[in-house]
Amino acid sequence: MNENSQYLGPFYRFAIDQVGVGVHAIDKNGKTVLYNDQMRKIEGLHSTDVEDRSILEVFQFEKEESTLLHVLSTGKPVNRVKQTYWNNKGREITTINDTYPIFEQGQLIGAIEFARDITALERLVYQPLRRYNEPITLSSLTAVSETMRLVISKAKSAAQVRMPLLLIGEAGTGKDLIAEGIHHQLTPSNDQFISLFCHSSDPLLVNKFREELKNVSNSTIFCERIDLLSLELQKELLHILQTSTGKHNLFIASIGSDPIDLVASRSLSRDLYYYFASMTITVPPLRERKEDIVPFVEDYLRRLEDRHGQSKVTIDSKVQELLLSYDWPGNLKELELLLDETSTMLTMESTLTEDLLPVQFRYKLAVQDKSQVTASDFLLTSEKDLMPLDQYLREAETYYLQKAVEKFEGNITKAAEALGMSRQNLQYRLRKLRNARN
Ligand SMILES: Nc1ncnc2c1ncn2[C@@H]1O[C@H](COP(=O)(O)OP(=O)(O)OP(=O)(O)O)[C@@H](O)[C@H]1O
Repeated sequence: MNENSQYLGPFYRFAIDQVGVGVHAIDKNGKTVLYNDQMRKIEGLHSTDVEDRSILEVFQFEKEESTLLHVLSTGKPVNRVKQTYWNNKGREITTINDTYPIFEQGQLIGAIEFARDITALERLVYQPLRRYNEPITLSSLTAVSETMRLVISKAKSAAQVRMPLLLIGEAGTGKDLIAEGIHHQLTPSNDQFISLFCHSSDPLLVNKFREELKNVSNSTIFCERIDLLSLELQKELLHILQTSTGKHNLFIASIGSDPIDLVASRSLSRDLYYYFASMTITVPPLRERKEDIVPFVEDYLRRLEDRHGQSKVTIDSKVQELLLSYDWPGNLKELELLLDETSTMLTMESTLTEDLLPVQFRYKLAVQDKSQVTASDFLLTSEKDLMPLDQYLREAETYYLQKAVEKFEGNITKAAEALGMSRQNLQYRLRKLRNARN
């Protein structure tokens, strides 16, 4: 380092921690030399976990799995790679990554990756009912199963009672839409529906909300995923809600899993929970109400017909069978994304057939089928059962990891925490084991 760059060092370090993008740089040996605050938030890791360690060691990647190492080996940039993560608070994060080689005097000395968090943007894009400009009423939601009809009927009662309400359910089950449906059900009606998107622990978010609320009355205010705010911000939020009285606002909140577990794991403030707990509605995951799958697809196709003047599309029976056989860990959001992808292929077709389903979905189905290993597969009952140790360990590992993931209902971050490994490591191992089985 020359004198000038030594002098500027602290300025650069400060600037790197203030920028809104995640920054991760490695030297030519693959060791992390830079890992900023934003990257730590995105990855859910501490800088001490990664600094001065090889990324192969931290993430247990194969060389070809890491874009940073790929760029280091080719000396060429890789741009606009989209990735979705679940961080250690169970928060879904989508990033766009750009990775560049770093040269000094013509020599390749390392690589640097920039990750932009585009989660909020992604959510705006994937709001189909909104993009069709339909008002979101309780009757515009797909609710054919008995459990979902019960949810709608409870939502109607909640609209009559007008008390703080808590919506409980996995991501993508439709809590957001139900909150808006309740708003449209109110008589007398409220003037506006406002969403507070709590997917960030930025204090500015709550401060802005406090300011906005001063001028808001007669409104429905939906605090979406309060369990993703830090406990400190949850306390501030509670204070704001408790002091905003006499303005005829209706407060609704949502959380991503059982409130008792969330309170026990210190992800949800007990007092904030009690504020909303006078009325709760649990929205079941799609795998527990599969009767809603085909009607949801039909509703989606009907909107497509109305919007593009497309002729009627029917769903092939094999496709129905496949859709019903899948577990939908991402619930209706995942189904909707599948339909978004499929619809681009549907312009000339009158039947939704298996070959129009995206390859990734067929892959997911195949993986699901192959992963139905049971504990008895590991019992040794006769010498005939003996298999090479490598194969046995691989199968045992697959079984154990899958059980851990199931226990945490598909939440990779929580499963990884319980298994004492990083989320990246668990995701990588699952992928590797799946590939080995195929
Ligand atoms: N019953 C339903 N009828 C029609 N569309 C639905 C229904 N449930 C969910 N969706 C669609 O699924 C997507 C996810 O729904 P939504 O955002 O309301 O889920 P959520 O439970 O609030 O998720 P998160 O916890 O991530 O905020 C939305 O794009 C929505 O249009």
